[in-house]
Amino acid sequence: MTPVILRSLADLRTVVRSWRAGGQTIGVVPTMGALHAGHLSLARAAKSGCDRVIVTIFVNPKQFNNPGDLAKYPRTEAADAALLATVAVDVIFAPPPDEVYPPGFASTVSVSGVSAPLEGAHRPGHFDGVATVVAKLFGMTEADRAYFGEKDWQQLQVVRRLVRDLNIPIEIMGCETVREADGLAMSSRNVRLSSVARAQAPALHAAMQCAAEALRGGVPVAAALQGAVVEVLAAGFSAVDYIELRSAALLEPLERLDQPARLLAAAELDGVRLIDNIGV
Ligand SMILES: Nc1ncnc2c1ncn2[C@@H]1O[C@H](COP(=O)(O)OP(=O)(O)OP(=O)(O)O)[C@@H](O)[C@H]1O
Ligand SMILES: CC(C)(CO)[C@@H](O)C(=O)[O-]
Ligand code: BAL
Repeated sequence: MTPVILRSLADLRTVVRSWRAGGQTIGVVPTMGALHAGHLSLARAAKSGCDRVIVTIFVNPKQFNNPGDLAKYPRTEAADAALLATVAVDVIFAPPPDEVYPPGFASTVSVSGVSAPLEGAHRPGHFDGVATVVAKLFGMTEADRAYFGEKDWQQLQVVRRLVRDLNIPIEIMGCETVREADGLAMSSRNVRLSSVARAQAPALHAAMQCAAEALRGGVPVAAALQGAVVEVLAAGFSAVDYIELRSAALLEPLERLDQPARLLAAAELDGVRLIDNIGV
């Protein structure tokens, strides 16, 4: 059955309060729509962990530092609803911008530290926008658990810090990155790649795997990372924003592999910015 689509907070509250009165647990999957198998894996995890599932679809203007990127962000609500029906999601909450940010809206949630490097450095204001909307979505949905993809590893760490710091009573569940058969991390932005660029795109993940192997084999960090940058540029990417080895939770720079680590990358191909990360 197609999930019911709610657009107002008042309607959402009515449904949520009736579920809570019946003692049902609620899972939320925050998304910006243009759904793919990665999002569906989060919805499935939510279905198996909670009595009721809300998927939110909201292209949050506050997290886009680049207006062109916001304008070009794919919007496919009818197809999204059909996909979510296959997972038996209960409600899609797809509010208009005014419902989330009514006139006079004046608050910003800012998580320092873990928000600063990597995506934070390359997309100024991005994580303030994410933290603000995520805090609002948690308050609006009153969910017990929220499901986020590891594909956005830094975002997952920012959200974990946010709920700890603000005592938000919600459990954050991280779900593994879903990949295409050739290794490319699924992402809504992949549809903007030309067919030539789509064929080049898996080189990012391949270079990261090579670098991870090299690191595990004792190659010095700087050499392994530089090798990955060279491979990615040789594959046709126009720029590498970063390929870095960081501590897994705090995302501090690592000069040696002496603790749980994450290799994180962002690079531009065919005017599309791709990100990825793997454990090392
Ligand atoms: N390939 C994936 N595997 C697992 N989770 C994913 C994947 N892609 C996105 N997600 C998760 O889905 C949630 C919503 O993400 P979002 O709507 O931004 O999709 P996206 O595909 O990441 O789009 P974008 O092009 O903005 O990167 C986030 O928690 C994100 O980490
Ligand atoms: C978590 C999120 C839905 C907040 O807008 C977004 O950053 C995303 O899609 O990952
Ligand atoms: N998936 C992260 C949301 C963004 O790129 O804005």
